[in-house]
Amino acid sequence: MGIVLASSSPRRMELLSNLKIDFKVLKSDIKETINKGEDPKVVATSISLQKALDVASKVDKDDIVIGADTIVVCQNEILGKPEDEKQAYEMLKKLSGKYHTVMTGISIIRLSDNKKIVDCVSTNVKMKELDDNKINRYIQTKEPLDKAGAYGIQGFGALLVEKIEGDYFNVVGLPIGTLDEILYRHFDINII
Ligand SMILES: Cc1cn([C@H]2C[C@H](O)[C@@H](COP(=O)(O)OP(=O)(O)OP(=O)(O)O)O2)c(=O)[nH]c1=O
Repeated sequence: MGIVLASSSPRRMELLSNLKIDFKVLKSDIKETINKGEDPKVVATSISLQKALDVASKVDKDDIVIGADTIVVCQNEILGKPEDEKQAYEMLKKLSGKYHTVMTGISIIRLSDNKKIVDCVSTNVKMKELDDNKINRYIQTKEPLDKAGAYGIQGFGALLVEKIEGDYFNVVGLPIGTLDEILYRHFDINII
């Protein structure tokens, strides 16, 4: 039995590596589409499940596959990863001075008995007021482009955040506390 992380996100790999778990990485090739008006929780969980299912079709029959998807929700609008600097600017302008919710859907599939557990973790984040100068300087760091909501709390993005309520690691892309609980409760795996 091996653990497979269905992700190309360097942050997710780093968070799992910190726990000294033995795991392989295989990225999924699914196309992430977010339609207007969809329930954010359904979006995050279903994309995480699609990623896990896609990778599950390519690995050993006794592996456990973990998929995750992170989105930002601000005033009922779902923000994924910005496509360019203009979109990054618009997202950061929208987040400025407000609370938003970072949601990570997480799906775990055990192939031997086809057991699937799907969950979603939310963290509330309050952004500082960001003026155009700060937003543009932040975009020049290139940090926003591969991240939901156009910021990374683990980098320079930390300087944009006023406070957070909930799991920090969930914002970075993998709620490791919840993952540990699921692995223990549903798959009899102890990380520590
Ligand atoms: C809000 C926030 C998001 N992010 C990242 C986490 C995710 O990698 C990314 C959201 O995109 P995702 O689509 O969840 O993940 P990904 O495309 O990076 O990787 P994969 O689909 O292969 O698993 O945003 C941060 O790193 N820091 C933050 O503070």
